[in-house]
Amino acid sequence: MADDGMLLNFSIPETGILNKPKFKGGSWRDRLSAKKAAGHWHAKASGRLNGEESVPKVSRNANHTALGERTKAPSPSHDFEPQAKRARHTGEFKPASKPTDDPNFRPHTDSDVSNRPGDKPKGGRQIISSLFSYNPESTTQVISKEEPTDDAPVEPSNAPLSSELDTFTSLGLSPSVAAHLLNKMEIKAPTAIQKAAVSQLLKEDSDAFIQAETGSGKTLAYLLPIVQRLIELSANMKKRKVDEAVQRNSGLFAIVLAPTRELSKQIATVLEKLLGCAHWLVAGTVIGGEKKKSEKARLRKGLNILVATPGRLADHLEHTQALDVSNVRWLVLDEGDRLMELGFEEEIQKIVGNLNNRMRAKKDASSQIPGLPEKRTTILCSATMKMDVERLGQISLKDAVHISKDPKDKDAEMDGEDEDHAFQAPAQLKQSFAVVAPKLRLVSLISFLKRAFARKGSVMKVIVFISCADSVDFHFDIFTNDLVESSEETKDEPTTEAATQDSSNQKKPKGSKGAIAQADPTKLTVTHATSSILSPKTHTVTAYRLHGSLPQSLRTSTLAHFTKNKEPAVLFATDVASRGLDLPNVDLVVEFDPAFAREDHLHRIGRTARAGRDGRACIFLQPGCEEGYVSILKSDRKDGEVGVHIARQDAPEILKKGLVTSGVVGKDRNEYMEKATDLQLQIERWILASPARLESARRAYQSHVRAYATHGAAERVYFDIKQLHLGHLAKAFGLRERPSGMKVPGLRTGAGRESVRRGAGTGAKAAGGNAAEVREVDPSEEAAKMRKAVRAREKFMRHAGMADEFNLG
Ligand SMILES: Nc1ncnc2c1ncn2[C@@H]1O[C@H](COP(=O)(O)OP(=O)(O)OP(=O)(O)O)[C@@H](O)[C@H]1O
Repeated sequence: MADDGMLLNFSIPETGILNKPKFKGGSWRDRLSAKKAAGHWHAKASGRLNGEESVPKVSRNANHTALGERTKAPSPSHDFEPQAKRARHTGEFKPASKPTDDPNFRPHTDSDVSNRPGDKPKGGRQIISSLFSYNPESTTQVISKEEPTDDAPVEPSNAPLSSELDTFTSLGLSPSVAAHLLNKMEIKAPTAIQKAAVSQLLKEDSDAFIQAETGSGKTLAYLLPIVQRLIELSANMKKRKVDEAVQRNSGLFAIVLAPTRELSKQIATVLEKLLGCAHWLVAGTVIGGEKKKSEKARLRKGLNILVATPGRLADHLEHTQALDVSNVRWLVLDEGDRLMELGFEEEIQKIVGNLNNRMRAKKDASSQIPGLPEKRTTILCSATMKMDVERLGQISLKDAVHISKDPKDKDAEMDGEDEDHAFQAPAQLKQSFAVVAPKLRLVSLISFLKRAFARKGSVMKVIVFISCADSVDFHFDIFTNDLVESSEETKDEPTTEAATQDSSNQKKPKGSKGAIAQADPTKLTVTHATSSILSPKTHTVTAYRLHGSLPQSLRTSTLAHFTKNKEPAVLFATDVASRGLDLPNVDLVVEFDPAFAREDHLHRIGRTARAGRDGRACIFLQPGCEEGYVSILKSDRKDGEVGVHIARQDAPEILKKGLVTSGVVGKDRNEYMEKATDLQLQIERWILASPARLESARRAYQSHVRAYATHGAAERVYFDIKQLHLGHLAKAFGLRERPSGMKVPGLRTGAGRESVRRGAGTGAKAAGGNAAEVREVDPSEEAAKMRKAVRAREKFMRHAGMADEFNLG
């Protein structure tokens, strides 16, 4: 891990810890040796402050240094020993040639801040480094202003078709359904995937694999033909006078399986709206999160279409006698790749086997409903045609037709060409990337969002994707608390350690109202609050949080609130919000932490630019190897690298635009630096003022590092944990501690560390400690690496409560 620059970066208060400490207790010998040691380090550190350079033995890794230090008997001077060490300048991490990009800038030192009440050293080990010194340099060229921008209008790729010939009736839907779509759902014309899927599924009873980009209307693409066929079945029954029409107790004809409860609910809502044109058809859900008894009662009453999560359906098939699936003729597996990723293979196998058996038994009993198709049609929807989706296809599909909006995509896919890259971002989606050094991440995010919400109406809804639940909570708290008020309120607390955990007496932030309460890291029940930091004078911005550790009911109500909110709002979320969710008016997606894999990234940015609407997405990348990820962003577009312009922003530009009121840099070229530094110090003080906040920041930081280590094998070249600057990154969580003191995940100590080292046979490298250490012992074989990454990710997801976000009822 590149820790080198961090060691140069520590600034030392002129008062306080450099004053010779008094020694009490122990024998006189102990006191004498402690005093000598302190004197030695005091002289060393003071020398450095006076311009003397001391270059002791270099450690490549701060954690390594720290591990070594920990084995020594603690001395009073121990706290600032690492400051005397110098960084080695390696090719991987280059400290900036100047401490700042502005020659006139005087970075804030401790003397600037040590007189502030919240800055009292609490618990000893504090590092207050300047935001703008020793940041790594960008490795890619900054695109000059003259280069073409992507402002030219682009034809949306997922919009409804505009030709007068492309109508729902021309696809075979009845006029009443088409009229209902137009009048009640404001849907005038089909999208390209709806055109392809509806005509195919109405024409033939063959299985189908539907693949299309995000926001292209896949839900209606499979629901419309099913509902149309059931309307026809009903008409047929009426004609034959078998029954009045199809009723809720006529039988269960279709099942839609989705990987998450949120998605299932969303599909059920669309279905409910659609069934307004065939009110005698009844749909329902079994997705867990409520008592099985009520689900059973619903099944007993009878449903014609069921939306379910695989775990819960498999359970009911085993234990609920009232659930008769012998008439099921349509089975939809939505988000097939996600169903497999979440390990539903076994459940799906059970469900398919059960449906086959019951259908066969019913055929033998010759009690068929007239007009009901002979065979069952299974429809698999997936963004990608990866190995695991192929496996799902083997389990569930027979002679499937591949439906995609563009026949060329289909051919490429069938030929096995570049199968992952067949999944692309909507053409009209404007993408950009922000190159931001780790220390500047938090202030840059605040600044970026402030700018986005500055003008009322310019941006209504934003989703910020963050890698893990702890980090979502941390950022939600930062954005929903009045940092100045809260930190000053608690300034008289004796020390961080001595303060109590109770933060319930915190004041409400300015502008918070009604049910919107102030966020409190200890209270997960609060999932939305006014963001005073983002709210300009003219309007209020509400911040939301969403992740898998929140109770289901809270997740549902949070999403509903965010959806209904007509005012500007920002949602901080894990990938729980990345798949399939159709949240209206999201005009900006920020990937603050890059996704674990390209597909996840495409699903995330696909929350905007839906159904032909405009949308913007910005990803935060750190200078260095992460910048290589831009090539992946370019592959999001059909035309690939050629001619694709992905706009770039750099931290100074973001900070100027967001923090300097006018957005224009006038006489004072350093204004943005000072504002950013003040903001950072405010955050640090606010965190230090409460043990609960400090704990939350540490947890967020540690989970973030853990999550970072689980990037997919294909992308580890960009997101290499060994290159991650742990010390600088800690600053983005408002922490003033050394990473080694925080027990960074993967940092093994004692026997554990030794055994890993021996096993690795990599000696000194493995001794570098931290998460990278685990990686040193990876077998070189790529497949083994991938399995390991998958396991690590699963473990992480369990740890972060993310597995829980997927129904599994
Ligand atoms: N023909 C249409 N005309 C206009 N809007 C439509 C049309 N079909 C669907 N929509 C709207 O487009 C949005 C996206 O639809 P849907 O959620 O089905 O997309 P999707 O392809 O499943 O996306 P994802 O891959 O992200 O799950 C919804 O708000 C839906 O109401």
